[in-house]
Amino acid sequence: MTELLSDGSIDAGLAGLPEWRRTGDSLVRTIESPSFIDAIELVRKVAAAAEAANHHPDIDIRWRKVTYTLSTHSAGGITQLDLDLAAQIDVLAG
Ligand SMILES: C[C@H](O)[C@H](O)[C@H]1CNC2=NC(N)=NC(=O)C2=N1
Repeated sequence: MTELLSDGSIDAGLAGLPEWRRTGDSLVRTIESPSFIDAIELVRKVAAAAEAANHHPDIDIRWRKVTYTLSTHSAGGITQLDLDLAAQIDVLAG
């Protein structure tokens, strides 16, 4: 099973992910796209990446603002899987 990261490891990971913030046991980023359709297209790409990784974000869609919340539910907090998916979402968001 994937291990929970220490606070220090999470902070170190977040240093390379400036768009993300930690809220408790999750990593959170809100991405504003130019339009609702663009936002949904990004969600579609994130969904494909999440399926490939078998690691899935919580996704809150509000018109063209989408909030991605990452946590490893099976571990009860933040693991390397969340940092890796955050980095992938950053690449997809451009
Ligand atoms: C069986 C399968 O590996 C699990 O259900 C996966 C699927 N996606 C998941 N996604 C997230 N974010 N956390 C999990 O613990 C998780 N578990």
